[in-house]
Amino acid sequence: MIQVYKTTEELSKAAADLFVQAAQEAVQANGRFTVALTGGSSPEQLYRMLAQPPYRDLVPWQQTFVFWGDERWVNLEDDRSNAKMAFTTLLHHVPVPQEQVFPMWGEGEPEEFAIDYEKKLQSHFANMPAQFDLVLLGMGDDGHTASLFPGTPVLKERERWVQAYYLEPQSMYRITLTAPCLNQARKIVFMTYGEKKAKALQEVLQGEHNPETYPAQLIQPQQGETVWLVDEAATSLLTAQP
Ligand SMILES: O=C1O[C@H](COP(=O)(O)O)[C@@H](O)[C@H](O)[C@H]1O
Repeated sequence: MIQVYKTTEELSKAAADLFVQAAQEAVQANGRFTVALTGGSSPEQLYRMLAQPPYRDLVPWQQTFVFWGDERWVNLEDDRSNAKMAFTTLLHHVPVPQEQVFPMWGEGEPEEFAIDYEKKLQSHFANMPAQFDLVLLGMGDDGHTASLFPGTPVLKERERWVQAYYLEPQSMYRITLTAPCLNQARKIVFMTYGEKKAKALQEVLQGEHNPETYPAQLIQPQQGETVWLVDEAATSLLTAQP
């Protein structure tokens, strides 16, 4: 499903509505809400909205469990940290219990951390389907999503839920949920806007199936639903306008 908005404010409001709806439905059905946050700049306005009324008061924060879809392996004070952005814009301003928030950062080597993060997820989902209620994702100009970058071996991962690897062009480690893990989600919401995303959006949605080059094509939830929240500029190269 593709929903097109004129402004990023309208797009972020739509994302906030979906966030509230997913949270309330999950808590009603299972007594808790498990979400994977996205990084980058696209969700910043959404996070600021969720931190304020009316949205802040509509989310059942006490029953919310926060994970991340991906992270740059930098400490939590570093401006490149996806978690830092989410804490400063959202998580420091809402009553989510600290022990229910799982940033992708810790002691030791990134590969070991990825194994531990996977164990945390396994224990969180023990005795129930390993399904996020909501996964928020962005998409880079190059078609990457989470830290699934074009041409990287992690794109071929079929077993592991979490992987760490060194991303040579950025000279840093990345940690990411893998496609098989993301694709278990009940709902996946992409937030993608701006002209710079137009080419990748066209390739991902209407191009040939080539996830090695456009990794966002790997996102195909097995049972869940994918919603693309986009603006008009991002849709400018789509041949059939949604
Ligand atoms: O590096 C990353 O980039 C993507 C896209 O970011 P955006 O600034 O274009 O929104 C993001 O989804 C991912 O979480 C992040 O690590």
